[in-house]
Amino acid sequence: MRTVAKALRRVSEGKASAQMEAAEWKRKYELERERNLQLKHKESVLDSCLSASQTERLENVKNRILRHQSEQVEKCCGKHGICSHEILWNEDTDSRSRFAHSMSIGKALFRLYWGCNGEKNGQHKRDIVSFERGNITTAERSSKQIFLKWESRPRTVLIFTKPNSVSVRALCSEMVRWLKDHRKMDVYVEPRVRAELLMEGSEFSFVQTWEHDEEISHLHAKIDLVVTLGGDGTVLWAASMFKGPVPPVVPFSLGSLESENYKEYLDTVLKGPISITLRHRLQCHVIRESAKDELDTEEPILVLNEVTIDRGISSYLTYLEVYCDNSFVTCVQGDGLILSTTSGSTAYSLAAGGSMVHPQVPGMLFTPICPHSLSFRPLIFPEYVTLRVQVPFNSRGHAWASFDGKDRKELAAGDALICSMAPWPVPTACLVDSTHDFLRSIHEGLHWNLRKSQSFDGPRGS
Ligand SMILES: NC(=O)c1ccc[n+]([C@@H]2O[C@H](COP(=O)([O-])OP(=O)(O)OC[C@H]3O[C@@H](n4cnc5c(N)ncnc54)[C@H](O)[C@@H]3O)[C@@H](O)[C@H]2O)c1
Ligand SMILES: Nc1ncnc2c1ncn2[C@@H]1O[C@H](COP(=O)(O)OP(=O)(O)OP(=O)(O)O)[C@@H](O)[C@H]1O
Repeated sequence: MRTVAKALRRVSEGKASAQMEAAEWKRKYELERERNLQLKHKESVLDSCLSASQTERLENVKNRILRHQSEQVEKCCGKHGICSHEILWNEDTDSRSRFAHSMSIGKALFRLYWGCNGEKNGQHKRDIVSFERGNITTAERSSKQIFLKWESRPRTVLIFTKPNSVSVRALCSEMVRWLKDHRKMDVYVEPRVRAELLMEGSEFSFVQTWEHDEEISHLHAKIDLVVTLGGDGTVLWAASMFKGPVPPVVPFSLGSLESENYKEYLDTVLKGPISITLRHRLQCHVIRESAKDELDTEEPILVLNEVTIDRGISSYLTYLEVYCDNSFVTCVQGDGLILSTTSGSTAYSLAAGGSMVHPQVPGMLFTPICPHSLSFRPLIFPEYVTLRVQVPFNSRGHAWASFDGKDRKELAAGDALICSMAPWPVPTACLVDSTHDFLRSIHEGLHWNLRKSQSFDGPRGS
């Protein structure tokens, strides 16, 4: 966008160099158009491998998912909720004056749109772009630091703990007691943890839990705050408990400064306002070829890190076709493919050669695993696209999908996995702010760019 703005500004100033630049852009556009036409042709050839009814069914399911998502977004975020996607006002509110303005500066009018899931119309309309005299300026940016301010006192906390860890167990019982006695909070834990606490003493009988799995789906309605005691895996576990909206999550990793000073840190969080990172999740649907109609689709699965489609125990190459919205992306021939969130960019995707991306950047990483091709580089798609990974009928073997490293599902020939951005992100409390925490995690967790400093003595540049 900035490049286009720059080019437009230069044209209006009548610079010859801009004319050359415009000619270059035009040439690139023609090339791109030619390439798209070729891809379309390839896509239609590939599409002919699918029966017309199957393609139609996949499209129906995709549309149903998108419809459901926008309904849910409205329900969960309200009109001006933080998860709402902001879009530019779509209606021509003052077309005459804009037309007059365009005549006076001799430029063609155009508008830019932000839409929910790529749609041009949406509920949440807000001007975030203005167009004045050929300059494009954004009034707001989507990736600002977000703060959480409590409107009323948080009263209910749910604690998740990593299993089989003595130090986690000790910290958990201490924290539970402190939250109850000193902060008068209602404390929930998982049934396993409650049983462990009761083994320590009956004074923990105030701790609440749930008996049936169905109750988990109502947790978000009564929990104000989630605390995790463990590593990244415990945060993934906690997030997986919430199939819809997620309360703010405060992660504690054992041995860290914040876990040693947990009282001060929790007090800061309970008082607010605090910086949070809004971690996007992906919503994955497995569509079976054998499903008789679109109602047979399986429950969607939400992932905080990634969904992986790989060869499982098969020794054959995976063969997958990938589509982005209605465009053919590529065929994956290799060990598999990772569709990752930006939060997950420092996990499996990183190990497969994907880039590390700040978790507040909205996007979907597309990272092949050991592709048998010299030119297959990872990609990052914008947040609003829907990706479809299809096991073609001529694939030699089945593929396996796994979600945040768990819950493997077999994908047979003809099955597909549809993946889009989920409307319910995971808000995690920051120690300082999103950027500071991200940099700290890659420095301390991954030792990013750690290198011995070069000694001062030795050859010098002139
Ligand atoms: N080759 C690999 O690097 C590889 C292979 C399989 C799975 N994984 C990752 O493991 C995750 C599951 O984690 P788990 O704890 O349940 O399994 P686990 O106990 O096997 O731990 C995997 C490791 O990945 C780290 N990790 C997880 N999410 C991370 C993130 N967002 N950023 C940085 N590091 C992260 C964890 O801290 C842990 O050290 C999967 O979502 C996947 O990303 C990585
Ligand atoms: N409450 C829970 N119930 C069941 N399994 C859990 C729970 N919390 C975490 N796990 C699982 O335990 C494993 C280890 O968790 P976690 O990553 O938090 O531990 P860790 O050893 O501290 O990891 P790290 O490498 O990040 O330091 C993960 O596979 C995770 O899914």
